[in-house]
Amino acid sequence: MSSSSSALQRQEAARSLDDACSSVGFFYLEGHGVPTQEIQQLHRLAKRFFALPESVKDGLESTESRHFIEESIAMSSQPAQGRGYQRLGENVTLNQRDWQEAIDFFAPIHSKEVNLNAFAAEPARMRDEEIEKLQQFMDAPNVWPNQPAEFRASAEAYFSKDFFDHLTNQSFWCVRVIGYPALRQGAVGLSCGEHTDYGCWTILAQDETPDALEVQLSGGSWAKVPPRAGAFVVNLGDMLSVWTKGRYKATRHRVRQTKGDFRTSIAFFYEPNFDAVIRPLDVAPPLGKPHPCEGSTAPLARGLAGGELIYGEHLFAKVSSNFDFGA
Ligand SMILES: O=C(O)CCC(=O)C(=O)O
Ligand SMILES: [Fe+2]
Repeated sequence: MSSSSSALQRQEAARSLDDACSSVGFFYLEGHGVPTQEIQQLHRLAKRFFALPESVKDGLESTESRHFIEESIAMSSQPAQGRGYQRLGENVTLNQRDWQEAIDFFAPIHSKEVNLNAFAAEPARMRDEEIEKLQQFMDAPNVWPNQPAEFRASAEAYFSKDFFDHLTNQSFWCVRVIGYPALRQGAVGLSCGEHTDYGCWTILAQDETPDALEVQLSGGSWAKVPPRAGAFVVNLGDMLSVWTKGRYKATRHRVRQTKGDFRTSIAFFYEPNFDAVIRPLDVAPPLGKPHPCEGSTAPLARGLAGGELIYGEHLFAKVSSNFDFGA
């Protein structure tokens, strides 16, 4: 597709996109205009960052964040902020530690800019203390590595203004730069446990490590999503599934890194606004049968059952479960 594509070509492209979204919920995106060298440069810098000593990487966490993580592990409490460096094994999916480390950046939107009152609206959704935690989660600043020195400039050029901003309005996007050492033999848990993504869609840059990312097919079996040079992998999130009454699939996926030395991936999670009220679109045809995905959070279950939710509630519930051993 280009600006000179014919109406027929556009229709064809729209049809195949619709097909991908309603069958697997995953597709490759090529010809996107992001220079391959910039993607590769960020993978290189991420590998250099993750190779730094633990003590240097830990410097990227605020004390508050470390305290919070310790507290959540001990008490399964809620995240006060989800930004900054996350150590190997600290992320949890389905009660298992994920064998990955990461740095998370969220959209720099202040809680004053969103309608927090909506979170307390009738029927009562959240208590004042919960809303206060939500506010802290939103307002915490991003933290950037000092080493490698070019990291911040390179990452900002990659994921902010130049490439995606015009698509996002007040999107509460998140970028997660992830490092995966190979899984040890007999390890319990995966590199990233089975999950669906949270929001609209995810634009993922894999490095060249083979056979790591897997997507679940409708029969329950798992298919590899091989890296393709210069292409992004796009997969849909829970909110797109709610909007379309399940016609578009937020597909379960997972990572098992067994073939490479150290894999990096860079995920851009394009999400609705923090205070966006999400409800099935009137134009979406009725599904006529139970929704295929399980609602992994109470707000999501409400949306999938045809009700409404606020994106921030769902995000917060899912992020909380990423520190939860179900204790
Ligand atoms: O690293 C990958 O290939 C995927 C990671 C992922 O699914 C996630 O962080 O949500
Ligand atoms: Fe994911």
